[in-house]
Amino acid sequence: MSDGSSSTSSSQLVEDFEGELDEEVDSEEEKNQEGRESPIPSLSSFASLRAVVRIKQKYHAMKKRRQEMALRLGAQGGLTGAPGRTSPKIFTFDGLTPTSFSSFPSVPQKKKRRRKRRVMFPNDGPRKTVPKQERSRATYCLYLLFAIVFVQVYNAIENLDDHVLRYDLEGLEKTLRREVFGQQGAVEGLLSHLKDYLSTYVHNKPLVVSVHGPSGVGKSHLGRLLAGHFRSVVGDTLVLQYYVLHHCPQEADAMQCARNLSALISEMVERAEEEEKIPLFIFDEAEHMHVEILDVLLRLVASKQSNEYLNAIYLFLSNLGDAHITKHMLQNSSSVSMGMTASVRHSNLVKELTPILRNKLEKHHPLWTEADILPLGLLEKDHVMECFLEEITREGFYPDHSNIERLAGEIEYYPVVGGREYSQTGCKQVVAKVNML
Ligand SMILES: Nc1ncnc2c1ncn2[C@@H]1O[C@H](COP(=O)(O)OP(=O)(O)OP(=O)(O)O)[C@@H](O)[C@H]1O
Repeated sequence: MSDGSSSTSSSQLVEDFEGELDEEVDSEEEKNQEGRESPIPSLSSFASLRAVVRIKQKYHAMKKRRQEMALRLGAQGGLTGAPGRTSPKIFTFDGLTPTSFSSFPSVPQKKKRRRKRRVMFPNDGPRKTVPKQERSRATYCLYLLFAIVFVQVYNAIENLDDHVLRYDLEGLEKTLRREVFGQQGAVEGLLSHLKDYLSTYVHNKPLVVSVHGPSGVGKSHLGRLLAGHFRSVVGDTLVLQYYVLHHCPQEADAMQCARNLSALISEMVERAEEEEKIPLFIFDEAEHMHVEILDVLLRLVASKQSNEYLNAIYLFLSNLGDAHITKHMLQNSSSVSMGMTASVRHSNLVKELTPILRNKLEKHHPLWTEADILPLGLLEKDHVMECFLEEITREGFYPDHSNIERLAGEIEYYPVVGGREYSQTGCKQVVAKVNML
């Protein structure tokens, strides 16, 4: 019985040892692997050396224990003279309690090695790296395409800027703001139409603007300033100022006048096309224009003409609808509108008056269906004083304020509404009054 138990314990001892040894080796192997990843190779090699020494020491201790055990067993067997052989012991589960299982020495299990996700490369030789993915040629082509598109767009913007610069709209704006009094909203409206039109090369229709307002508020003055500016940027030959009472005073000649006008416009747009410029046609006193002339103009601006006819600016100046403008201003000038800026007041004027004016104008002639309508408002006493100052200075008189006030007082005004005093004749009489000084 004792023999069997001693042999069992000896083999168990060996198994224990092997188990421990395996564990030790495993743990040391893991340490070594960690050490290999470490950036300091000297430390890892020192650790593995220590592990080898420890294993060796352990192995010697176990070997010694085994020898001692064998000696002890030999001494017990030596008394009987032969190695003790016993009948094989039959194992049953009788008498075993659950607690007795726990007293069993735990069977050494091989520790499962945790697999590292990272790929380990051998220490010797150069460290291998993940091969770089090559970029496809399509990516480079795409970048090239982006660059080309960017350059094209940039060039187009630059060209458009050049195009707008050629007409010096900034200079025109300065002139109009300096020389036209009390019509800031209308000036902004006109400039915005010009900027929109001139900032593109390709047009599907010409720009047609129709300026309306009571007598003396600056319609002809605006036309003259615009004509002067365009003459300086596109040349004298590409600007036409047409005064019907001067160019075609007899109604009987209306047909011939219409033909002549059509021929003149065709010639000018062709020349403008050759010179890559946009011509300007100004028609003053448009309320006096004969139907034949209006028909010809409608054909030129509305029908699908060839390209040269689409690149042109038409400006009509008239007092058509002036009664509506005067009535609207006198009825809607209140203390509320005092705080509004000129452009806000004008945009309200345009919003409210455009449908009324368009209705009236389209009845006059269908030409106005093609036009953008721009009303000019009544001038106030302050604006009339500015007109006097301007005219007196131009004539070389000393600009005496009390004199200017006296002259402005001689003009007729509508009854004051909402704190505003509107002139009945605008600045129309200014020139005549200064001439009498
Ligand atoms: N808003 C204004 N700013 C500066 N000057 C003006 C203005 N309005 C009129 N004038 C001056 O008054 C003169 C007459 O004005 P203009 O001929 O432009 O009036 P109009 O609106 O064309 O009138 P009409 O319909 O009777 O021809 C101009 O020569 C100009 O000197």
